[in-house]
Amino acid sequence: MAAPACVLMDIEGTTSAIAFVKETLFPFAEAELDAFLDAHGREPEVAAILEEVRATAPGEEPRAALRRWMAEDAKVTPLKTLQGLIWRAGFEDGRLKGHLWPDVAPCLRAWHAAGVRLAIYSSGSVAAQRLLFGHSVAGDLTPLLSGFFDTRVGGKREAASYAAITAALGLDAGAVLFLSDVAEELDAAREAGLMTCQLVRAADGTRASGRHAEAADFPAVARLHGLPAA
Ligand SMILES: CSCCC(=O)C(=O)COP(=O)(O)O
Ligand SMILES: [Mg+2]
Repeated sequence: MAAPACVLMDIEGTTSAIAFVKETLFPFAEAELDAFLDAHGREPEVAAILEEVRATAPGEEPRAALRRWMAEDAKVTPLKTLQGLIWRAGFEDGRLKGHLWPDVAPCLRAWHAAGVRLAIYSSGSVAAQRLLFGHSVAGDLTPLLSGFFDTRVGGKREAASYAAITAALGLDAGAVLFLSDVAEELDAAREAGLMTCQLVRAADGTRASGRHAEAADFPAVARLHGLPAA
């Protein structure tokens, strides 16, 4: 198997702890929701998001719909966009720091130095992705990343999303390795022709699906897929 020209990465459960997303990021956005909307609800960017909420949940009061989606961990695009805007202040003033598993940054640096392109595909908005990697526990890693994709390209369990991403990257699907903890996302990526590897991180309690190559961390991904060691 040829080494990938590009590694496309999920965030939650892959580069970063599930607990960081669920116990730090999501509660932060929930706690700040009312204050943020009171302060910014009439600004065009936020007003457009609230319109998208109304269109997605007709007949439901927008704040109620947002709170319901938060409780359901629904990967609904207007919620994810709004969460990114709310997190911005927290990342910029230091209340939030993007968690990365300790094995991640050294591998990203080694792979980037070897000419492998690195990109992110997460349900978190592109703006939120840039914040997490720009204010990460390992420093600003955004210079290593040459592509950011969120649910505006399509759902993570749909093959068409991966086809759109590889087209946007200008690469053959077979040259791209997708890393995720979620088997259904990997199934969709494989259907689109990408190489796949499931991150089965013990600390996240991920269960192996048996349907994809499996790695406990990024050095194991490197060994399996012919990428440079950190
Ligand atoms: C700053 S990224 C936040 C991640 C997030 O909001 C989320 O829903 C997790 O989605 P993923 O696709 O990375 O599993
Ligand atoms: Mg994930």
